[in-house]
Amino acid sequence: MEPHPDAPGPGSKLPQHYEQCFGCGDEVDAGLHIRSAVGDGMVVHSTFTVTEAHQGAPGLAHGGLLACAFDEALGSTVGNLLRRPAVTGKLETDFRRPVPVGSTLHIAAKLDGVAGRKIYASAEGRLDADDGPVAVRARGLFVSVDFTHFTTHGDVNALEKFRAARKARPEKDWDINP
Ligand SMILES: CCCCC/C=C\C/C=C\C/C=C\C/C=C\CCCC(=O)SCCNC(=O)CCNC(=O)[C@H](O)C(C)(C)COP(=O)(O)OP(=O)(O)OC[C@H]1O[C@@H](n2cnc3c(N)ncnc32)[C@H](O)[C@@H]1OP(=O)(O)O
Repeated sequence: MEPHPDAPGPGSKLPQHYEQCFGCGDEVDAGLHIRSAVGDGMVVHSTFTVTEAHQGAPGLAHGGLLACAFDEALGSTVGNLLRRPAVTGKLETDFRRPVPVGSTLHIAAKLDGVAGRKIYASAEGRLDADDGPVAVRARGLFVSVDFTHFTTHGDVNALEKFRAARKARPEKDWDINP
């Protein structure tokens, strides 16, 4: 499997995909503020720093928010390397170690395969370093959708702004044409 010919190359930092996204958006104060960059092959590296806004038990990250971090990291891998819209159909997480407030999860996500509209991806999150202990593993099944998925089910006015903002970016974007 190869990245799309127009996919950003290894080392490229990936911009937030939507400023109000809970996973990566700058406008969501208590969001996860995940940052991602393209790795080699079909890999995207992301980091998520756990703050007090992300707790489940005192001083520890909430499992659902960790799952959210992996949804974002895997979704970013699918969207940026294949350059086609897709939504999460299934997300499985293995929580192997507690993730304390103040720690940074280093997530390496990779595309595993494509079968028709189904896209398989998996990821590992390590504590505080790319070679730190594994805290979380995840696997996702994404399903390719038309952009009409978002216009039919989402907020059309917000989508129009989203489309205009992406069009204004210097890099070549997908053809987002509702
Ligand atoms: C969010 C992006 C906005 C716009 C994008 C633009 C730019 C973005 C750029 C880069 C992206 C960067 C980052 C993205 C980061 C994060 C992304 C977060 C993503 C999400 O967080 S997104 C929200 C949660 N997500 C949903 O809100 C989905 C709700 N859901 C549905 O909308 C439908 O359910 C749908 C469309 C999934 C399928 O519906 P459908 O009718 O179109 O198709 P159908 O059911 O036939 O499924 C087709 C084939 O997938 C298999 N399949 C489906 N689901 C399965 C499952 N769960 N398990 C096993 N197999 C499954 C079937 O078995 C069949 O397989 P087969 O072909 O072999 O028969």
